[in-house]
Amino acid sequence: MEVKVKNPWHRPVVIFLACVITAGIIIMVAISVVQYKPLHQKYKYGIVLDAGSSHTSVFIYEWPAEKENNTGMVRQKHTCNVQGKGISSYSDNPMGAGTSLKDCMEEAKQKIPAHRHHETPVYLGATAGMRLLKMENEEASEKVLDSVARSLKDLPFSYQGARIISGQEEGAFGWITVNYLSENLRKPTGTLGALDLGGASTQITFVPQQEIESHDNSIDFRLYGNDYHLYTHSFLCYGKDQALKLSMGKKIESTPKADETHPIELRDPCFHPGYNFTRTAQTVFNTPCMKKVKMANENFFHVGTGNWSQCRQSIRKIFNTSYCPYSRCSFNGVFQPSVSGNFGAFSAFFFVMDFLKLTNDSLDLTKQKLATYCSTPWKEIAETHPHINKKYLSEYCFSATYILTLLEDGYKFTSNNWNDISFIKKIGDSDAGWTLGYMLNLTNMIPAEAPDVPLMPYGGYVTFMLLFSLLILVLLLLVYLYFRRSTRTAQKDII
Ligand SMILES: O=P(O)(O)OP(=O)(O)OP(=O)(O)OC[C@H]1O[C@@H](n2cnc3c(O)ncnc32)[C@H](O)[C@@H]1O
Ligand SMILES: [Ca+2]
Repeated sequence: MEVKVKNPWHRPVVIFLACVITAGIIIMVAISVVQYKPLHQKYKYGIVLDAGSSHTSVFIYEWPAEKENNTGMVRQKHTCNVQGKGISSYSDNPMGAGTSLKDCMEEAKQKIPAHRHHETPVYLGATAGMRLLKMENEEASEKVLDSVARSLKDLPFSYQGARIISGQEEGAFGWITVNYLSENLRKPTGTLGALDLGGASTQITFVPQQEIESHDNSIDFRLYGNDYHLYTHSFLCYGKDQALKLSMGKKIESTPKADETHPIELRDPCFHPGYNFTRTAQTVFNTPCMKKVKMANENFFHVGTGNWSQCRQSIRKIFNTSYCPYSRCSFNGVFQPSVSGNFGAFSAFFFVMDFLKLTNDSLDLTKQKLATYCSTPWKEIAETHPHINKKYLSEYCFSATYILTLLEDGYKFTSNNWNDISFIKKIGDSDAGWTLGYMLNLTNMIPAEAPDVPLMPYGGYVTFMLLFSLLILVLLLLVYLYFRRSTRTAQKDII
C-alpha cells in the first residue's frame, strides 16, 4: 500500500509569500518612480531691461522650476527691442522714457503665462548713456529713471528696481553670462574672458595670470564652490558712438579754418571716398566726454577720404598711452594685466566684424581686408547694401578700425593671440551680454557652493530599480524551485 506524506501548508505558503513580495516590489518601484520623476515640467520666468545708450532691449528668461541652481538651465525665451533711442535721449521729455517701454512689456505679458506674472521679477539696468546723463544733468537722469520705474510698477510683474549699474557690474555680469552659458563655471576647464562694446562704453573682463595692482579693477566671486578673481575695466566714452565723437572732435580741433565765412571741411580717412555730409559741430561736441568748444553751433562738411592707415593713426590719438602709474597699462593710465585665455567679444564687436565678414581671419588679413573696404567708394558701398541703415553703413570703416585699434593698441592683443578672440552674438539660444548674469546674481541662482546632486540621474535610477527588482524575483524563483525539488526528493525517499 502507498503511503503519501504531504505537508499541506508548504506550497500555498511559498506561493503566497512570492505574490506578496512581488506585489511589494512592484509597488515600491512604482512609488519611487513617481516620487522621483519631475511631474509636469514647470517653468519660472524673469525679465531684464537693458537700457543701453543707443537703445533698450527687453529680455525674458525661463528656467525649469525644479532646477534653479543648476548651471546652463536658464535660457532666453524672448527679446524685444524698444522702438526709438535709449532712455538717456529722453532727458527733455522724461515721461516719454516710461511710455517707450509699453509695447515690449505688453509682449512680455503675452509671452509669460498669466499665473506666473505676479512672481516674475522685472529689473531695469541702465548703462553708459545714463551714466553720462547723470554726469551732465543729475536731475534729468533721476526723472528718466522715475519715469521708467513708474511704467514698470504698473505691470502685473514683481518690480525689483530700475537703476544705473556701474561699469564694474556691467563687465562682471557679462563675464558671468558667457561663462554660465558655456557651462564653464562647474568645470575645471578655464573660463572665457568677456569683451563688450556698447555705444558709450566698453568693458574688458577676464581671469588674469598676474596680480591685480589696482583695487578698482578687481572683483571676486565664489560660484558653485570655485573662487574667481577677475580683472575688469569699463571705459566710459569708449563705446563706438562716443569714440567716433572723440575722434572727430580731435580732427575738428586740428583742422584749420580757411576763412571766417566758409565752414570747416573735415577730411576724414575713416569714411569712404565720395562720402560727404554736412553736420553741426553740436552733434560731435554734445557729450560730457569732451570739453565744450566754441564752434558748437557751426556747420562743417564731413568728407570721406577712405584711407585705413591714416584712419588708424587718427584713432590712436584718442588713447593716451603716455603715462602709466602701474607696471602695465592699457591706456589712459588704467592698469591691465596681459590678456590671457580665450575671449568672447560681443555687442558691437560682433555687429561690426560680422557685417564685414572679419570674424575668422588672422589679424594681418583682417587689416588688409579692412584697408580695401575703407578705400571702396561710398557710392559703391551704398549700392551694394541698399537696405542697410545708412548711418551704420557709413560708419563700418571707422567702427572696425576702432575695434582693431582698441584690441591691439589698447588691450594689447597681438597677431599671436588674435584668434583667441571669438566674435559672438549668442551662446545657444541666449544673447551674450550683462543682463543674464545680472538676473542670475539678483535671484541668487548661482549658489556659492555646488548644490548637492542626486547619486545617479533619473534614467539610471529607474533602470537600477528595475534590474534590482528583477534580480530579487529571479532569486525568489530559484529559492521556490529549490524548495519544490527538495520536497519532491523527500517525498520520493519516503515512497
Ligand atoms: O552699452 P552701452 O554703451 O550703454 O550701449 P548700448 O547697449 O546701447 O550698445 P549696443 O551694444 O546695443 O550697440 C553698440 C553699438 O552698436 C550699434 N549697432 C547696433 N546694431 C548694429 C548693427 O547691426 N551694425 C552696426 N552697429 C550696430 C549701436 O547703435 C551702438 O552704437
Ligand atoms: Ca550695452
